[in-house]
Amino acid sequence: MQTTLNAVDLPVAPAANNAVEEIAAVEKKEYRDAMAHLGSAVNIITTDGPAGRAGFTASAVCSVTDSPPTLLVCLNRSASVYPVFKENQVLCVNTLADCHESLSNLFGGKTPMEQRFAAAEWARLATGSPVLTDALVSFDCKVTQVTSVGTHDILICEAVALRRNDERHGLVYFDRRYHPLMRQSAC
Ligand SMILES: NC(=O)C1=CN([C@@H]2O[C@H](COP(=O)(O)OP(=O)(O)OC[C@H]3O[C@@H](n4cnc5c(N)ncnc54)[C@H](O)[C@@H]3O)[C@@H](O)[C@H]2O)C=CC1
Ligand SMILES: Cc1cc2nc3c(=O)[nH]c(=O)nc-3n(C[C@H](O)[C@H](O)[C@H](O)COP(=O)(O)O)c2cc1C
Repeated sequence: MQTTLNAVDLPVAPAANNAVEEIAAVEKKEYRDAMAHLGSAVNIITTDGPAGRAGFTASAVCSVTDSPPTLLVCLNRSASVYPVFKENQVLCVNTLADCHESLSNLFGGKTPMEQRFAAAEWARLATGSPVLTDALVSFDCKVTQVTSVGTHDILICEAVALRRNDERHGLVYFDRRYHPLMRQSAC
């Protein structure tokens, strides 16, 4: 026999509340040390529009749904680029290849914006956001929703154009270092 539990009938145990408090008490350093164990792709997020051109390095990027084709990008509201992204409402997610380690550092540091863009070649697709010509893949997007969580804004982005490079190797950020990620060679 199948039993259906109604949420309103469940008792609220004090132990459950304590458990939630324990999870919330994880220290920032402990959390970051743990997150350093998660390997992720590295991306340069770019924009251009009424507020000007800007770009930053991001590992907090994730696919959300393919209908409509949507991904998310987490941006720290204290970043120098934040007001530019907020106003332009378009962006391009350029996923980096194995040769892009120094470019990633350039867009992740305190380098002036012109110096960041001078270090690579850029094209444009639909939105006008800079597309890194030798990126592994570029997702040209319009920002459709923004949600603030803690220090960051989650930018929900709908892809309106794509560009892929099927030959290049990938780049992974893991344990606070970059690692090349090789394609399996056809043999
Ligand atoms: N989501 C973010 O905002 C990220 C920011 N960064 C920044 O890049 C620099 C270098 O990073 P790491 O060498 O990996 O050293 P780290 O010790 O600052 O970060 C370790 C890991 O914690 C996470 N993390 C770091 N800062 C975060 C933040 N403000 N909000 C949410 N998650 C965060 C990331 O997964 C990162 O790989 C740092 O200044 C870091 O704050 C790096 C990765 C992600
Ligand atoms: C590997 C790496 C990944 C990063 N990922 C993110 C991210 O997902 N979100 C974010 O807001 N900042 C991230 N950052 C930090 C930004 O790139 C950095 O704050 C940004 O370039 C703004 O710097 P600025 O304020 O000096 O311009 C990352 C940095 C590095 C090196």
